[in-house]
Amino acid sequence: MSIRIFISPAKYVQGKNAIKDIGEYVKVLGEQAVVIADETVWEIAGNDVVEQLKQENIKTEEVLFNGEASKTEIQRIAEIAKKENASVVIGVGGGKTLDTAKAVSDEVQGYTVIVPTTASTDAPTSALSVVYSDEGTFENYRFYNKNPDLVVVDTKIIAGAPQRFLASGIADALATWVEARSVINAGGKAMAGGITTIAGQAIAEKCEETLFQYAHLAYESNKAKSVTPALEAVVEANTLLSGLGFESGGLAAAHAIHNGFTALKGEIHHLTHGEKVAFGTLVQLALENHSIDEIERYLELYISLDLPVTLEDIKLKDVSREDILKVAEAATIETETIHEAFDITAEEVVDAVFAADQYAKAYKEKRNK
Ligand SMILES: NC(=O)c1ccc[n+]([C@@H]2O[C@H](COP(=O)([O-])OP(=O)(O)OC[C@H]3O[C@@H](n4cnc5c(N)ncnc54)[C@H](O)[C@@H]3O)[C@@H](O)[C@H]2O)c1
Ligand SMILES: [Zn+2]
Repeated sequence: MSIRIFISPAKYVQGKNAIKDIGEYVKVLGEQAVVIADETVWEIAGNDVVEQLKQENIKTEEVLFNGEASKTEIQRIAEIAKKENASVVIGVGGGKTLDTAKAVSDEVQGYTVIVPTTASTDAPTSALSVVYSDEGTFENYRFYNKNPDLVVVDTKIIAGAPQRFLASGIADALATWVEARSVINAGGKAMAGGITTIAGQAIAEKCEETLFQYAHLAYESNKAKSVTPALEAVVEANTLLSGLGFESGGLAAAHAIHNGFTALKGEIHHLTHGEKVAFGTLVQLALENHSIDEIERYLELYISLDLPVTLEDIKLKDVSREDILKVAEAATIETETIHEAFDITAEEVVDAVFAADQYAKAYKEKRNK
């Protein structure tokens, strides 16, 4: 019999100025923390987090993240954490910083605290990291025996981040239901290791519903740097609903295709995770049997959020079939999530990539008439 599995972080806190209370939440976990953030994020939030921790007499070691969630970076910071005897590892920043913090925490068997400063991915809540080479090519998913112990999302900080990050998180979150639905239909396994629970399914569906209702308003709120109910709803969808929804709901083709794209060199590397996932989602929709209305519903939302929908938009205007075959081969390696929902070859993925591109071009033309 198939086993249903649902996993989640122990505590999720979200709201305007939420980091003001972080010391209180952390002090029940431990007294010695390592805080990891990159240069930009130290200024935006890292120093404030440390100040709050100090007020609760929590000792901190501050670490500058070098930008890639790679084995070398994880090892480097784990050595620091060991030397400091840290029992709490706190990651402050974007997805790569958070993934590194989770890995460091696993190395020292500590408590994991996650402070996302953008709602750009659904990395904050999951019990896994996406590990890359030092050059930024996808290497593997690294799984942990527990999810983060605490996630603190300060929506004032998120509202101050560039809107492109929020749009990227929306794209990552829009993939959640598309992928979970296909895994559920195929009886495949989710990242959590079992088939999808009713809870996992409900959360993934609610994620999608919330985004179609509020994504656009949230994007505009972000441009105005304003925290609004729409922004709060979308931050929760991008972070909590998408996080639980993908991990216990299922990943399928969209993310496998994203991972395949990281194997290509060139300008595509300047795109965010969510932007590549947006295109991957359109490719997955093209692999499935959907009506034109359904596909155009997604295209319209992506375009209204300034997200990429064509190969040209993801900086692959004149890409060759051979290069897309490389992407498709990487997306269909035996361990990839695409096989949880599809019985498929790399050639079929190549066709879907070019078809998705063409659907989007045709829609843009129709829209501009
Ligand atoms: N573990 C998971 O479950 C999971 C899920 C989804 C994505 N991911 C991973 O997450 C990574 C992508 O994360 P990302 O898109 O956040 O990018 P990122 O972590 O590469 O970069 C984020 C950038 O935003 C900047 N930044 C952060 N907060 C800011 C703010 N408030 N204002 C201005 N700048 C700010 C940072 O300095 C950094 O340059 C990928 O490696 C992806 O594989 C992991
Ligand atoms: Zn993702």
